[in-house]
Amino acid sequence: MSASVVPQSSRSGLLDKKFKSLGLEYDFDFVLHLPLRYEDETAIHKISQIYPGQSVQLEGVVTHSEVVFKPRKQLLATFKDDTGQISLRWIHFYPSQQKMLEKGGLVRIRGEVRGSSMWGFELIHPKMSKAGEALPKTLTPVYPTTEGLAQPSIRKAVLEALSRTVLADTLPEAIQQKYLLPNFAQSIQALHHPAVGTDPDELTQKLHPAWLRIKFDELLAQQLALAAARAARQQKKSFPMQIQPGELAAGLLKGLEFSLTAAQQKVIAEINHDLQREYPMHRLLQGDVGSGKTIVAGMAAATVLENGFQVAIMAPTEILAEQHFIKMKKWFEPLGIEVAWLSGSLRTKAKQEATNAIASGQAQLIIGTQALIQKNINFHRLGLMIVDEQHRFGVGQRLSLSRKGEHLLQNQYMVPHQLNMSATPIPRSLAMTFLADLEVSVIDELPPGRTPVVTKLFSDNRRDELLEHVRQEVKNGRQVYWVCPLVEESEALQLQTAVDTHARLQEELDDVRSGLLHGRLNTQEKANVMAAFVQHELDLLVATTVIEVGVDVPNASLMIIEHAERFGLAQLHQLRGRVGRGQVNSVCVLLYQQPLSKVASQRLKAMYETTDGFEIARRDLEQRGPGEFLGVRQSGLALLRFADIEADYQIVEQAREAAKELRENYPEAVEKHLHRWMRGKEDYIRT
Ligand SMILES: Nc1ncnc2c1ncn2[C@@H]1O[C@H](COP(=O)(O)OP(=O)(O)OP(=O)(O)O)[C@@H](O)[C@H]1O
Repeated sequence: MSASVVPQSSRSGLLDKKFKSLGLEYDFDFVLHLPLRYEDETAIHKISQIYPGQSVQLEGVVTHSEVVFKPRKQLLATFKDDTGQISLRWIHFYPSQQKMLEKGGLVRIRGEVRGSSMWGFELIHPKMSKAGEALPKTLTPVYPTTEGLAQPSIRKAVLEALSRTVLADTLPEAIQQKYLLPNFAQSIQALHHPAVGTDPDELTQKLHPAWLRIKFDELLAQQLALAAARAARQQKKSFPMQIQPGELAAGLLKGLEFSLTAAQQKVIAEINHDLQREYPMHRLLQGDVGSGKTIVAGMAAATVLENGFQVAIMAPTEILAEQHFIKMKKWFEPLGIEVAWLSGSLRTKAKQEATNAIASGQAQLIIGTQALIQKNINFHRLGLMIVDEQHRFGVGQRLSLSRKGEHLLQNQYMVPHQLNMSATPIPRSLAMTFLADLEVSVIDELPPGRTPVVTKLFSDNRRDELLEHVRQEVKNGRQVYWVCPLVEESEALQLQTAVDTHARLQEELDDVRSGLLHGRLNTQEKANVMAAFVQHELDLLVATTVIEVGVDVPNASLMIIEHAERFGLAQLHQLRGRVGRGQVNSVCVLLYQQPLSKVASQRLKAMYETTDGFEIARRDLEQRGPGEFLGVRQSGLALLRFADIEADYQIVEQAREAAKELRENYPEAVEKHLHRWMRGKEDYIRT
């Protein structure tokens, strides 16, 4: 074992616990625990030159000190050097401090200057030591910490770790030179203990060349780990599919009332290309709301079905899964394919029947919720798994998904192909970093004839005006969604709000046929309401966010979102995407309540300004950061600590290029680098 993987045992248990809560366990964790900012204790300032807000270190004589009791108990002192005088004040103090402040005492003090030159400067709760001690030669680091863990303890632990760790460079000279990278050990030292004269702003804003090296190394490790995951996947075996003769796909196309867009054809070709290979496809299909991903999934399914394999489609909610089921059934049953449904809420008998049909191979195309990946479900011959909105599934589910359908064929484990679909467009910076192990297809064109949804912002005192709009729309034979406010604190309250909203709207719009859809209805009730809306037996659908994804009713032309300020950007975009799916002009009204927080008003502004999912995703990423965005927080996928994928875009590009070079020419360097940066985290990389 190298020194960097030996846990430290010399510290007290309590201290170790505190360190652990900061993620600090091994020496190398401490080495990479980099300062937030620095204090300059290398020089002594002169009182005549200080200014408010400055962190200063002064040396001089105490001229007066006393404890006063009004307006409250405090210790006051005056202190001077050979250029001026300043006041000192403590509200909490110890006898030892009082003692140091005896008149005539020579002291060194450090703190932030308050007050003004007119009324006199003051230091509140300054730190104090004896005058004349040697000054440090480097800036003093201030580390991220946690309650009860003082800076000196962290500084000491970091210093000890640094002294025990050999910071050998993982990167070959040639790579360091090509990308003009400073040496790793020097960069680490420069960040922990920057030399006098280093610009502290350059350090804290992470612009110093030493930061460049750390960020580069971090991004490189991410690229290498994802490339390794991709390579490992390519070692696995899957079933190569024949694309020809493609009769099923042709039959499917023939039955459609539209023809495919060029973008849809392009991604179908990309998928077909993958399906023909002997290793499993792992492709992410992304397209903005309403871009027509479902038929692309259908075409992929057709190919695999024609090859005699089963296809499963899994969605995170029953409503979404059911929508897929209805569509797939309509498309595939006339072509002689057995389409089956599986969800947790099926009655025991129906579930058993579905389970048997899946195991025997009688069910060919199976659509369902996470029930599909439960232990007792055994596929006969699963060739393709299509996962909708994959980021909504938890880690455990994703893991069992990747194991599902693996089976032995000629002494070798075969892994089904996988197609993930996402209606959240993924900004390029994210695709290049966190998702670099996936192949990505983008439907970058909407079906023809769509007019962009017009978004209107209404303060909620204009509700009456809005009701008139609803009546008008319904009179014109159109349908309307009314999304109830999100109540995050309590599901019960959320439910109540939905029921109340519906009751109130029923009263206000008594000539409008309305229905209510929320998560607490049982499957059958949900399906009934949804079917009634699809068949235009209802004009108005009052709903919670259960309709967020997948609901496709092209005749709906007005969407109202109450308390829009409570929703996230991606969520608003998805909800808005439920209208504007046909030829009719559509409107989305965002009802909001004053006062708006800054973030909320930014979100509403973004919604007003653009309907482009990529632009919205970019702004969402800016607001929420990659962890929230990808839903990877729960998965533990090592998030970047130092690099910012948007701001450090150039470093990302370089790290990608360097990763390729390293993998081709310097395999030992790859190993060393991954060991240093990803120790123990490799498992988090998706399989
Ligand atoms: N090429 C096309 N031409 C015309 N209409 C199309 C085309 N492709 C799909 N559609 C229609 O567009 C609507 C949206 O398609 P689909 O439901 O597949 O979107 P989606 O990408 O899954 O969107 P979301 O993620 O918002 O649910 C559907 O009514 C579908 O029938």
